Amino acid sequence: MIEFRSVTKTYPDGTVAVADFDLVVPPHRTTVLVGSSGSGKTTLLRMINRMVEPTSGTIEIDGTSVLDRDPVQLRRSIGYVLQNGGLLPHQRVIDNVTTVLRLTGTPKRAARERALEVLDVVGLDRSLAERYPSQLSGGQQQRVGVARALAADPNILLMDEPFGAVDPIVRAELQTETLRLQQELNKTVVFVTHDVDEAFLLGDQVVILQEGAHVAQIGSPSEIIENPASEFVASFIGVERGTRALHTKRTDRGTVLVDTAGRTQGVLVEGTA
Ligand SMILES: Nc1ncnc2c1ncn2[C@@H]1O[C@H](COP(=O)(O)OP(=O)(O)OP(=O)(O)O)[C@@H](O)[C@H]1O
Repeated sequence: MIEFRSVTKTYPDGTVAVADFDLVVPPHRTTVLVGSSGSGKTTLLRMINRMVEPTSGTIEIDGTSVLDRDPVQLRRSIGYVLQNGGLLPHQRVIDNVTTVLRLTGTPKRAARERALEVLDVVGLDRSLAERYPSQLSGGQQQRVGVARALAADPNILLMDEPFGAVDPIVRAELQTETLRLQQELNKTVVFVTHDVDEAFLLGDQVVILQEGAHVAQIGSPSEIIENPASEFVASFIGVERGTRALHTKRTDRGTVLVDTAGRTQGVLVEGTA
């Protein structure tokens, strides 16, 4: 479990990126932080592995403050996936994936074996191991980024807009893959996105943020869609418009549900869900 208590981050220029933030991140679940640009999502994520230090407040992992942990060791024990994969361009895929393992003293042969295993886990062919990142598609690079984060088998995986730079079709593929991986691996995942559809697809718990990391609402996707806490949330998640605003339409065969663009999204089946 990760717990934020009264966490504030003021950058040296006076920007208050996070103001008095509290959150419990349950273990073995995916928590998604979603909000518009500048709402403090990346700052929150980076305070978990101490790439950013809080100005005040505490962040605990399983009851121990991250400030009491050695920052380098802490960072190596937590998987971190960035937009664009964050791969080292002059290193082959295999070397990118074994980075943390080598830093923590895993013998070369064992590290290589583990890296190949983890390529299997993220659905990449082992033959790609010898390539350089530039010889891979954007989606493949992203998978390598996930493989690298998983190589040392961390309990916690931080993902910062990991699919922001890929086209919508690959993005959908990677989202499905993330759901599959999560079922298989059961990590505690903290995922940052500005895409509310992605948040609802991947999140067990979704945290909607406004400026200063002010929590507009926190809940499961169903709870938020069924009962938005404010006008801001309703408008942010698009319940009045877009694909979540569904209207009924009678057809010869029954009632269907249509979005505001006139596209049929499904068939109405009577009875409780
Ligand atoms: N190193 C820094 N120095 C000063 N201000 C910063 C720094 N890093 C971030 N900020 C500011 O802190 C606020 C929150 O930034 P942060 O990157 O955490 O937001 P975000 O929600 O992740 O945004 P985005 O979706 O655009 O990545 C913004 O106003 C940003 O300009």
